[in-house]
Amino acid sequence: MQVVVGVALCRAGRVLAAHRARPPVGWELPGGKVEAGEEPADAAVRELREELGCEVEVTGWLEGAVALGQGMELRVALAHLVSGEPRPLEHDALWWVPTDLLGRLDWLPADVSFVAQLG
Ligand SMILES: Nc1nc2c([nH]c(=O)n2[C@H]2C[C@H](O)[C@@H](COP(=O)(O)OP(=O)(O)OP(=O)(O)O)O2)c(=O)[nH]1
Repeated sequence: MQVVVGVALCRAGRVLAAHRARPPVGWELPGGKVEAGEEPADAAVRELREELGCEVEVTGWLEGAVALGQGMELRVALAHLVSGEPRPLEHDALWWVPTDLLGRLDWLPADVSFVAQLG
């Protein structure tokens, strides 16, 4: 099974949502595929460095894993910012969403059960 890690990057009561510029288009938790031999938490740190140009630390994981089809499943890490300010290097928008507004976004379907755990 190919694991995809999404990252719920949290700061001051907000979570960073990223809008995908390429299909599937929608709001997601930034992240990507875990590489062979890589720990999921290391993949989370690497993907955010590549996609957002910042350094993060993983502090835990949300409950569950959601099948994405095509042999992939999504898991979601909790993280905070260590250095740098996220920039949309691969997305078309970023938004620090207050936790009480998370339900208003048009999340990718696989993300909904994870976003519901944030609050
Ligand atoms: N990163 C991320 N991907 C998600 C989320 N929800 C969701 O359904 N996906 C899907 C979209 C993609 O089909 C897949 C992740 O692939 P990706 O293309 O972002 O990963 P990547 O950067 O490692 O991939 P690539 O360079 O090999 O194409 O998972 C999410 O919250 N975060």
